[in-house]
Amino acid sequence: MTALEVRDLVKDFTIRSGLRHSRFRAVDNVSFTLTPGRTVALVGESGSGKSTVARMIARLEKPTAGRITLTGPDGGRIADRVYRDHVQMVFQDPFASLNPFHTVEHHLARPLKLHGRAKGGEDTRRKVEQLLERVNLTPAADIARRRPHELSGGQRQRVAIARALAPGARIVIADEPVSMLDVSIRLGVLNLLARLQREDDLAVLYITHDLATARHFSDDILVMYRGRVVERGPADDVILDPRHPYTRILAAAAPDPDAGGRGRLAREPRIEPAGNSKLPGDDPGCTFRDRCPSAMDVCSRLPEDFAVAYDHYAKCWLHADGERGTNPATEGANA
Ligand SMILES: Nc1ncnc2c1ncn2[C@@H]1O[C@H](COP(=O)(O)OP(=O)(O)OP(=O)(O)O)[C@@H](O)[C@H]1O
Repeated sequence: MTALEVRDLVKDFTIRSGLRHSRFRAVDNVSFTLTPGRTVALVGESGSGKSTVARMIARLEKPTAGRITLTGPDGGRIADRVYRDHVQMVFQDPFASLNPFHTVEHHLARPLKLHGRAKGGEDTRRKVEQLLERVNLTPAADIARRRPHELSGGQRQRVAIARALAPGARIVIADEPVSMLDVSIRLGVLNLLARLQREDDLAVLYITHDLATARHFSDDILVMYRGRVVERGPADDVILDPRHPYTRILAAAAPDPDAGGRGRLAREPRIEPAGNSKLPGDDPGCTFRDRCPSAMDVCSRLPEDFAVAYDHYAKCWLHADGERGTNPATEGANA
């Protein structure tokens, strides 16, 4: 099976303010594994580092430290030159991710040819139409001739999803794939992603602010705060029985979708790097302690991932009495 392992990933950015330079740690020792047929959701407020993780996996940013390893069905490492055949990204903004000058056909034919999945004009045209049909864009021949501005936002995002599938990707990184779409069509696009995942046995990383869809569409949830994963576990457990004080605040702030709310995380103000008196990478303790209602003296030291239930971990001293240190993500097995 094709799997992607992220291990101890770190990303530092340099911030320039006049003549002063400082370093800011946006991602701090993040580890998880993506496996076929499973969705891992990465949730957290704005600025917690989710997109930076996605961009490193998509090779749009270089990690400062840590490693991202793609392994094939035989368990062997997949070579760098074919990495993009296997790992594709769906971006938040379908308007920006498609070139307004090119037709839909061009957007899909290019990756098909580039990755050797179509040969000759007729074969390419047929495969473009097949891809469009898979994402419910019909009549495919008509859609293929259009340019992005002739499509709705939802249709554009479906083209972006088809483009991610064109190289035969096994791993899909979906960074807030529906947050810019009209609320009425979001569920349709997420259901489409879920169907394609089942049909192709894809491994999906779903990045979102939306706890309700994270729970519904994911098997596991990782909660990020200031660059660190502070809680991880099966989706239902993390949402229904959050154990890290930060996750508890998030879950309490998210309206209950069953009560008619939208189940969306409060978008808190972005944490500006220059404003941090202690940067996550420099902070030897828990970075949530200045906001934590349960902060204790021991929080000035960094907690490890304490087991709070089966396969469920919280990076919080409140759970130090629990079973220790068998976090599969940090022990090398599946997250
Ligand atoms: N190229 C960059 N240079 C400097 N700082 C950056 C850069 N890219 C991201 N950051 C900072 O890194 C932190 C993490 O950003 P990131 O976009 O990964 O967060 P996020 O959780 O995805 O937020 P959002 O949900 O708003 O997209 C933020 O403080 C951001 O300002």
